[in-house]
Amino acid sequence: MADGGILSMTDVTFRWPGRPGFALTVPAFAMAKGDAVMIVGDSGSGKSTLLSLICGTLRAASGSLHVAGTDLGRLSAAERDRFRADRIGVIFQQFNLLPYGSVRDNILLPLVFSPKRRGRATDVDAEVLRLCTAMGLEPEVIGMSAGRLSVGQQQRVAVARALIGQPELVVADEPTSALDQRAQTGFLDLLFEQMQVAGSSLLLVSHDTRLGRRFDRVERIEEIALTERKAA
Ligand SMILES: Nc1ncnc2c1ncn2[C@@H]1O[C@H](COP(=O)(O)OP(=O)(O)OP(=O)(O)O)[C@@H](O)[C@H]1O
Repeated sequence: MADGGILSMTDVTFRWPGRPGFALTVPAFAMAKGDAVMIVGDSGSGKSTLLSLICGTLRAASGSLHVAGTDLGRLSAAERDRFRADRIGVIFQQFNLLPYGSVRDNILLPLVFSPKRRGRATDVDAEVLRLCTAMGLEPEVIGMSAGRLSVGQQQRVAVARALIGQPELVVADEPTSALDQRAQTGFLDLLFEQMQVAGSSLLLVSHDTRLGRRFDRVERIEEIALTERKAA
């Protein structure tokens, strides 16, 4: 990628297989390293689809999509999985924690898939404790099953899991949707602090424009992507 940014998309197109009614085209979208960008837009407007393309869980039909200098279009599905494990921390809308796994095991999961991230966390237990403490979780929860935690606690575990091993990019899909406004503010404070510590860039999707003031940029999905939505 010419400018050394974390993300660059040019003329990217995508269509869900067997769903002729929805198509997404991104003429040009880029993020510099260290940027925190928020994407807002209505339900069904394609925000999660865009994040899945950036994470490499979906493959663009055409165009150029680079993350941290790597052209995802040149990678096989297995190579994209490895790339995501190494370079991207993902915070899912429903957190996707393993309910019977301990908080520790959930946080360490990305390191199992990525020796590169494992190598950055020299003392993994110290790093789990640091991240939990930084995210406002009591040390006692580290050995508990994730399924026994409150929604707010699970959300904090999901952030710790995304940040362990310092991925260059963190992608978050509606991570605050289950919280009330006061809890959202506290959660974002902690998330931003830890983004700084890890030196990661953040791309976060939300419905809630009120969260936008702490981001470098807030973009409406309609300004980034042309979507075609017809009843299929
Ligand atoms: N797995 C899938 N298979 C087929 N179509 C899908 C799939 N996932 C999403 N879509 C369709 O793609 C379009 C965009 O959905 P997407 O989830 O990207 O929107 P969104 O903006 O993230 O919505 P929300 O804010 O409700 O999460 C919708 O028409 C949706 O029905």
